[in-house]
Amino acid sequence: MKTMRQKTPIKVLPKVTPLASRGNSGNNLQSDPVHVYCRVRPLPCESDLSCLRVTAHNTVVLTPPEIAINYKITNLKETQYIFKHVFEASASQHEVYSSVAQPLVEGLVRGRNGLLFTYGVTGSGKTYTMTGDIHHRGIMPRCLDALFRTIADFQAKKFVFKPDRLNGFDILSEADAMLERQAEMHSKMNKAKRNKELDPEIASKASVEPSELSGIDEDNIYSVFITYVEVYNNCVYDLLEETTIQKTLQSKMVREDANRNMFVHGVTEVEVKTMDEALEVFQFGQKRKRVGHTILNAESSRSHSVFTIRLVQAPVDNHGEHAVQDRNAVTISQLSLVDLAGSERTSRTGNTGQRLREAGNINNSLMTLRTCLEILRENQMTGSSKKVPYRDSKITHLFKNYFDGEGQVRMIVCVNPRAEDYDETAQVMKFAEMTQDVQITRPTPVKVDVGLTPGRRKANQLFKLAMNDIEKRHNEGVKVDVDLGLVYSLGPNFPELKMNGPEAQEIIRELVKLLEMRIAKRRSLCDDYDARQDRFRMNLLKIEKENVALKAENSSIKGVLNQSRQKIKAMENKIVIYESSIDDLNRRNRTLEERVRDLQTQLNQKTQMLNQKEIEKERQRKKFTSKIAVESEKMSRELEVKLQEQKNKLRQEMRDKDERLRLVSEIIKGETPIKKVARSNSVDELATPLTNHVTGTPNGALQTPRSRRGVAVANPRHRRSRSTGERWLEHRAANPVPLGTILQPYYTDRKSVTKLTDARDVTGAKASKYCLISQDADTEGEVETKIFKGDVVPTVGGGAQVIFNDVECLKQYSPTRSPNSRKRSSSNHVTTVAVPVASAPTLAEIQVTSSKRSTGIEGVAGSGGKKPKH
Ligand SMILES: Nc1ncnc2c1ncn2[C@@H]1O[C@H](COP(=O)(O)OP(=O)(O)OP(=O)(O)O)[C@@H](O)[C@H]1O
Repeated sequence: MKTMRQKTPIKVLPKVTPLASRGNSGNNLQSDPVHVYCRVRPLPCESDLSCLRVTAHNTVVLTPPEIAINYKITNLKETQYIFKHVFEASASQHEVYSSVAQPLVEGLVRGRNGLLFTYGVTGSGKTYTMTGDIHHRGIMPRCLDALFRTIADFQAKKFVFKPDRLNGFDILSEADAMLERQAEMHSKMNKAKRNKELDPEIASKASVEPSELSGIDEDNIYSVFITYVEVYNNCVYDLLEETTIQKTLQSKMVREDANRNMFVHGVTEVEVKTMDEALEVFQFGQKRKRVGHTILNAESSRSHSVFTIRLVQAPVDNHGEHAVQDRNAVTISQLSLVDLAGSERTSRTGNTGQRLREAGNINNSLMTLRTCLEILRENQMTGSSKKVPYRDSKITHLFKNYFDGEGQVRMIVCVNPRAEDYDETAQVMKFAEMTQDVQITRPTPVKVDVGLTPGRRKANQLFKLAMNDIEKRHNEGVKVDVDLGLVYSLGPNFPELKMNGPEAQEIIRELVKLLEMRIAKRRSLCDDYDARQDRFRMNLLKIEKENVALKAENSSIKGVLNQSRQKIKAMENKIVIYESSIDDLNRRNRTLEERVRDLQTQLNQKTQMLNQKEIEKERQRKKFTSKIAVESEKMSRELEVKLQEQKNKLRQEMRDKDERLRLVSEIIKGETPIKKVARSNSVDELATPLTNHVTGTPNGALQTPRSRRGVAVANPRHRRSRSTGERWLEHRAANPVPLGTILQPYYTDRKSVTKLTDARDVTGAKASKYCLISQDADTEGEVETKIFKGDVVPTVGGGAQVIFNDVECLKQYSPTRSPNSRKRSSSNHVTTVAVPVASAPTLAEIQVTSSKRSTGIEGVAGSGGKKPKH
């Protein structure tokens, strides 16, 4: 995975120099790389996401956003680009101008060519940087302002220079210039028309911060000419051509002049004397420019515009007043300011039709520029001589002389940091980075030396001033005694000499006098000259000494400088290392942060789930608690009612029995015969309710359980075992009260336990039936044996539960015994009563688990389960 590029690799140039490859014989010429600057514009909206950050004064880092194509295709993380300088969003127009363009204008004044172009995605601020707006003026107006401020005092009078059609200039004499001036009157008419179309604000807002340039030659005469062309759909249009706007402009040809410089043939060159004039001309051309509307930029440039400032300079003559009338003495330099159209991905702009074709053309020309620079670089680096396809596009054709000839080339890459622009911005950055490797020959200063004394113009001006002053004072009647010092002149001219007359002697005498005066003058001049020479020599010696001292100082300063440079280099290396480790740490930090975020999310989800479960559990618990409360309330009410019924019934029975017993005792005592008769019946009567209770027969006859033959007796509570292998778990007291009963339980396969201490007693015995045998004394003191019967049902948790579904009750008593003297007898009548479970006595220790008519003991295997309690 490619992560972070540490530094733009420094390309090692091979021995073959670019100059050699171009066939230049002067191998002492030096070259410089194209200076590439990066300008980051502010985000269009505060809410926009940024994909770029400036990490140092010359470094930007591009981070692919998730929407970027690159993000999906590769795992590319961040890319670092290093430029000559990076201007942050807060950088002012002045900063950009003074770092990038001012050196080019200084070069222009010194006679060097320069090219500055802005390159970038549409809407990235190219036009803003190059032209600016009224309040934030861009590079072009600032260049003009600086130029005019610098050459203000040295400008030529109108029409001293006249552009020819071959990219050169003619120098006009004063007389010719006069004729030209007359012709100008005519063209002014057109110009006035042109000015009407201009924005009146332009001139008034024209001034910028004063800045004068160095490098001006005061013995030169200067003149500024402007051309403004547009390259649109691979055609070159002259924006300053004098046509009506409706009339279509004709495409111009790009040609090469005698000095191998490219130029637009027949282009209109307008001489401008002031900054305001220059801006007016620019505005005029600007109105004709094809500015189309696209989605991405409301005022998008649909063409490349080339604004060229040509500076023509010629030396002044010996009198320091007029230009030397020699074409060869003229120096021409030019600065081209190029605002390239924005590169754009058509899918994103949503352009169709004409706009789409335009975009295709724009992209083609930019691609050609790219290809040219790539091949140029390859040629320079490898020494190959591949043909650079400058001619494939008009814009590269126009630039040819900069890249292939001599000049200073600078590029400003404009960047919009918006995440949406990432893919295009990455392409632009790559191209810009590659451009930095292209070498351009350093221009040799073109200085035409005409062998005239330096400073003559100033001397002339001073002399004129002095003469004017003297004349003025003389006119005012002031006696002016001017001491002009020693004038290096041998005196007035020789007088007219005619030696053929009688005055010849007189003339000879005068001549001798004059000659003697001249000899004396010559002697004094020679003395003065010698004295001056000595003084000059002394001064020269002094200067030489100073020079030697300065040289020594200079070399020591250079040594210090070298040391400082080395230190700076070492520091820079360290900075690079630190930066890379910081990036590394940042990356790791981000990864860890992501992990923490993931874990936090998981934790939150789990906590949420737990909370939900807790709530659910609480809900269930409440539901069951209320259900249990309702059920137990209901059951206790039912039990109470039944108990009450039972008690009432028993009381009634007791009362009946007492009554019968009273009757029996009266019969025994022989009180009445009726009562005797009644005696036999009374025994029956006495027995009847009991028998009825036992057998349920309605006839009231005293019957033993064996006489049930006549009546179909069925026990509804008896259920046949579902399997023959029914196994009982008998749970009984350790020492049961012996009963001596005849009726015996008939379960054969059983296991008896006296205590249920572990759930395994239920689950491990493999019993399917369970019975709990309890013995108690009833209200009459008789032993009552109750067998609570139930099914053992295995539970889901691996335990078992007992569902009680039957109670058997065994009671023994004698029917003839008075209730008060009843004794338990094993031979007495035995009755088995089936009692519905609901009426069975409550077992406090039995956990009620089932509904309605079932009572259960729940046993769960394992330590976590509930143990049945008994
Ligand atoms: N550095 C900046 N500061 C403030 N505003 C800027 C800056 N750069 C650009 N802008 C604004 O962004 C908008 C688009 O800029 P501009 O027209 O210069 O883009 P462009 O690159 O020339 O586009 P195109 O290639 O489509 O012509 C303009 O409104 C401009 O004022």
